[in-house]
Amino acid sequence: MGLVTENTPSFMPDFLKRCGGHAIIDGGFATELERHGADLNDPLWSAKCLITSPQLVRRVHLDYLEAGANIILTASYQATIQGFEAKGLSREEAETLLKRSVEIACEAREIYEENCAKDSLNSTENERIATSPVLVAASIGSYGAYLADGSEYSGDYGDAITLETLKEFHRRRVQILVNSGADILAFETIPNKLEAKAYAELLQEEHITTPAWFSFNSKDGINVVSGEPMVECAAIADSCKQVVAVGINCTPPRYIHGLITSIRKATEKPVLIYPNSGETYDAEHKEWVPSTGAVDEDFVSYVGKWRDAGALLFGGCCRTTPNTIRAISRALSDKSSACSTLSSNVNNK
Ligand SMILES: C[S+](C)CC[C@H](N)C(=O)O
Ligand SMILES: N[C@@H](CCS)C(=O)O
Ligand SMILES: [Zn+2]
Repeated sequence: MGLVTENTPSFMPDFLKRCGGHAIIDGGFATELERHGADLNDPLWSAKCLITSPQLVRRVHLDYLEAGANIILTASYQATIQGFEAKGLSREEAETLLKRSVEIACEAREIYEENCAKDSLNSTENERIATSPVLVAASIGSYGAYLADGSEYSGDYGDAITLETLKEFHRRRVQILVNSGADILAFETIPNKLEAKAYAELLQEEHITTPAWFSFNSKDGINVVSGEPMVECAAIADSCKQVVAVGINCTPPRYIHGLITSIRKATEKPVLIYPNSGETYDAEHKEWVPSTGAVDEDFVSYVGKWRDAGALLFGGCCRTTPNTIRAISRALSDKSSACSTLSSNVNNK
C-alpha cells in the first residue's frame, strides 16, 4: 500500500480477497505494551509510549504481525493534539508525534515483510512463502478516550458537547493522520450517535479520500454504550461514502453475535469485530477488573459463529494478546501465520 491510499468501491473487497476471504485485525495494543512492562497510568494511556518508548511501539506492532494480523492499529488511540499540549508539548511536537504513530507502524510492516522475504529465500521452491497483505490503520479514539475518565464506555459527554465541538476536536488530528500515509482510518470505540455523525460530516467536509471504518462499543448487545440503538449508528456509517467497514470493538464477546445481526440490518458494508476479553475497565485506577471474562479459548470458540453471522474482519481489543490473534487465525483457517505457504498454488500452476 502506498502513501495516502485512495478509496474506491473495491478497496475492501479487494483487500479481503487478497487475505483469503477474511482479514485478521491485531489485538489489544495497550495490553501488549503493558505485558512488555509499560506503565500506562497516564492521561495519554497507550499514546504515552510514542513519547517514552517508540521502539516498544514498533516491537508490539511486530508481535501482532508475527501472530498473523493483516491490519495493525497505530498507537494514536489516545494521541490528540489537545492531550499532548496538556503535557506541555508544542503544537508542532504534538503533530509530529501523531505522524510518527503511523510511521512506526509502517516501519514494523517493512521489517516484517523483509523477514518474510528472507524466510522465503531460505525455503525450497515447494514451500515458497507468500506474505499476506498488511494495512496500517490509524487509530482514532473518541472524545471520551481523550477525557481519560472512561467516558468512552458511557458515551455521556454532557449537554455542552455538540456536533460542532466534536468536529473541531477531531478535525486537525484526522487531517494529520490522513497525510501520514495510513491505509485506513480506524474510528474506534465510538460510544454514541453524535460522535458517529461528527466523524461522517468531518470526512465529507474535508473531502477525505482515505478509506475509514466506524467501530462502536456496547454493553448490552443491542445498543451502543450511550443507550442508542446499534442499528441507528450503523445506518450513519452506511450513509458515509468513505466508510468501507462497520463494526464493534472493546465489547464483551457474549454480545457480539447479536450486534453483528443489528449492523447487517442497516448496511451491506463488510462487518468487523474486535471484542475485548469480557473484563470491565476501572477508569479511576486505570485497570481492568474481572467480570465473567472469557479467556482466550472461550473467545476463540465464538469465532466460527461470528463468521457465520456475517463478520469478515476479526481481531481483539483490550486484554487480548498475540495469542488471541494466533488462535483466531487458526480458527479461521488451518494456517497459523500471516506468512502462508503457497506450495499447493505453485505446484498447481
Ligand atoms: C479503551 S480504554 C481502556 C482507554 C483508556 C481510557 N481512555 C483512560 O484514559 O482511562
Ligand atoms: N486500540 C486501543 C484500544 C481501543 S479500546 C489501544 O489499545 O491503544
Ligand atoms: Zn479496547
